[in-house]
Amino acid sequence: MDGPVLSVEHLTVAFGGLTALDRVTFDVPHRSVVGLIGPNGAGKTTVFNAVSGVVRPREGTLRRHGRPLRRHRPHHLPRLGISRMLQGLGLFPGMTVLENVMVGADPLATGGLPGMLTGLGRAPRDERRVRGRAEAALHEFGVADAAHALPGTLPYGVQKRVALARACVCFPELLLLDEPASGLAADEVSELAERVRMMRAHGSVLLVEHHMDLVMRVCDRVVVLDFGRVIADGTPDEVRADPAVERAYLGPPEDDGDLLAPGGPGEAHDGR
Ligand SMILES: Nc1ncnc2c1ncn2[C@@H]1O[C@H](COP(=O)(O)OP(=O)(O)OP(=O)(O)O)[C@@H](O)[C@H]1O
Repeated sequence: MDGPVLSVEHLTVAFGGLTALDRVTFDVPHRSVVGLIGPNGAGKTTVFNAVSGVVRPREGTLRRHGRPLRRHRPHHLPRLGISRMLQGLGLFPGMTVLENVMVGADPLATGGLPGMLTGLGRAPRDERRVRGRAEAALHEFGVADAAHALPGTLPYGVQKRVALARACVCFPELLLLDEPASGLAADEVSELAERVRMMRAHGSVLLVEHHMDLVMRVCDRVVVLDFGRVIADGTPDEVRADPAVERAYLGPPEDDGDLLAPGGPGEAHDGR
C-alpha cells in the first residue's frame, strides 16, 4: 500500500473562537512509533479526536495510505484498521476481562458480537474465532489468569494491560495510545515501553504521552505541539535539542529544570 499509514495535512480545528489546532501537519509512517507531545492544552487530544472522527476539522485533510478520510465516525475505526486506547481505559465494568477483549475482536465476527454474547442469533464459528483471538491476546499481554474477573476487581496496572489487549486484539494498523503510562509504576512503564516497541511488528503507533522517558525510549519520531501548532518534528534526539521545544516546556530562560530529560515531568504551561 502506498503512502504513510496516516497523513495529517494542515489540520485546523476550532471550538468557537478558540483555534485548538492550526494547520497541523505530520505523517505516521508504516511500522513506526510517533510521539505527539506538548504542554497541557497544546492540542494533542484534539488531534486524536479528529483522527477518531469525534471532532470535525474546519480545514485540512487526514489520509490513510494517501486516500482521504472523509466524514468518518468513531464506529468506522475498526474497518479502517485504527484502534484507540482511551486514557480512562473504557472497560465495561459488568463484563469479564475476556468479554471486554472479545468486544475489541468484534470486527473478526461476521454474525455480530451482541448476538454472540447474549446467545441470540449466535454464530458458533464466529464465537470460536473471536474467543480464540481474545484469549490469545490475553496471553500476549500476560493477563490470561484474569480472564474471568471483572475489571474493577483488578489492580490498575492489570486493567491497563487488559485495555491494551483489547486495543490490539485485531492487529490494528494504527494504534492511538492516549497517555498509556499514566498511573503506572516505574517497572510497569518499562514493560509498557517493551510492548509499544513490539507493536511495530504489526503496525504503527501514535502515542500521546507526558512521560518523557517513555517517549524518548520508544518513538522513532516525535512531533511537538504548542498552542495548536507543530513547533518541532524529528527524532527524539533532535527534538530534545531543539531550543523552541525547550522554550515551550520551560518558559522564560530563568526557569530551572530539564523537563525533556528522561523521567522529567514533561508538562508546563496550560494553553487553555
Ligand atoms: N470540546 C471542546 N470545546 C472547547 N474547547 C476545547 C474542547 N476540547 C479541547 N478544547 C480546547 O482546545 C485546546 C486543546 O485541548 P487538548 O485537550 O487537545 O490539549 P492537550 O494537548 O490534549 O492537553 P492535555 O495535555 O492537558 O490533555 C485547549 O485550549 C482546550 O481547552
